[in-house]
Amino acid sequence: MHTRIAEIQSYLQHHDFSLAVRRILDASLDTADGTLLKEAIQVSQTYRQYKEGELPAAFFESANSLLSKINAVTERFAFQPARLVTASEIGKTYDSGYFSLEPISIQVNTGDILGVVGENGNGKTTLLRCMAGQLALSSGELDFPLLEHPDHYAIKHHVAFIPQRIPKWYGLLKDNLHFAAAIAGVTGEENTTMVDFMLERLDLTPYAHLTWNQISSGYRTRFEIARILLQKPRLLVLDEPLANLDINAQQSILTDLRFMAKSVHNPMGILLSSQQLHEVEKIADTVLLIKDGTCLFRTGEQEKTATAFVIELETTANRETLLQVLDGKGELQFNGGFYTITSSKLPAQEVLSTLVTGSIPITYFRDITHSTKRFL
Ligand SMILES: Nc1ncnc2c1ncn2[C@@H]1O[C@H](COP(=O)(O)OP(=O)(O)OP(=O)(O)O)[C@@H](O)[C@H]1O
Repeated sequence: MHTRIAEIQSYLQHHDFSLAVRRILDASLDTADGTLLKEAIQVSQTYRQYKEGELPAAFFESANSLLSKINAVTERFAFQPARLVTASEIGKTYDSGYFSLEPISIQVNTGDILGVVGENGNGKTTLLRCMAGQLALSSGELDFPLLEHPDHYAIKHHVAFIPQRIPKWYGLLKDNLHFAAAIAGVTGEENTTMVDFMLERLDLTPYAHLTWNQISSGYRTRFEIARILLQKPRLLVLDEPLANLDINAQQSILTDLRFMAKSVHNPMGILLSSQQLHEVEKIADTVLLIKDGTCLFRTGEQEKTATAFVIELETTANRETLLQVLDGKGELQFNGGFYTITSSKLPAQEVLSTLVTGSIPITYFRDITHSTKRFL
């Protein structure tokens, strides 16, 4: 059994149905077989119908039967990363002269997710728009090795940029998706199947016949992702995609992006900006922290040189009790919401066991030693 299929079966066995169904849709897409794709859409529709109640035996039968068929074509699942974009020392100074993005070098391969984090106004959007070829660079070079003729037209065609504010569309959501697929050359029955697939994949089916005014901003973001994916971009650039989503949707969209990037059908590089550091750090291969237009920290590099362990803690215990329990093993800071413990002596687990042994009530604990969070 192919590991990917075994993983999906395990999700089913452990009742992680939503995840299993999304993975079944992805796996069926990678077979490039329209019949399997339609079966996967059916499985997803059945799941949605029974979501709140007990799933019927027929759901498990069709899901498992489909997984066996997908497993039989496993050789098509070999994902091969390729160099997609190389940015060499790219920089941008706006004409107003008030803000400069300092030269920065970035490499994105297909399958990679690169997260750009930082506080408001520090240059995340500027960097993303430079990478998407939307802004004229003041310095440096962008190279798209995968594109034969990386001219303006090719970059516009292969690089998709999803802005923070989704532009308004007219008509029904579903019709717009059919149109987007048709523009990408997907016609006839394939157009219908691909739109049904995207509606299921992005959880949009119940909203298919609604208009812009009738759906929430979170679902507009999902619509825009579906629309863009139908155009099969090589590089997907998302500016603050999590801003309009609730916490559960944030988690599932990020996990989905992780899988979509490594799709065999349409492998992509993904670049996204966000204020949600921890969520992005969970799924991104590399995270860049941008401050005042400069890359202050890049995961995987400086983190190796971290000399102290840093922990974030939320507790009802007061500072005096904490200091007593820590007994000089860590420095304590309070920002009004939570404490930060910096210790050159104790790694996170030992700080945790010291706190537990000292009967400190803990409502939140996170090791941020390797997180961009410690720089904010
Ligand atoms: N077209 C422009 N012309 C002049 N200055 C600009 C332009 N676009 C952005 N800026 C300035 O560049 C700086 C960085 O903005 P940018 O939108 O890149 O930051 P950001 O980190 O994405 O912020 P946010 O999280 O608020 O979206 C800001 O000071 C902004 O005012």
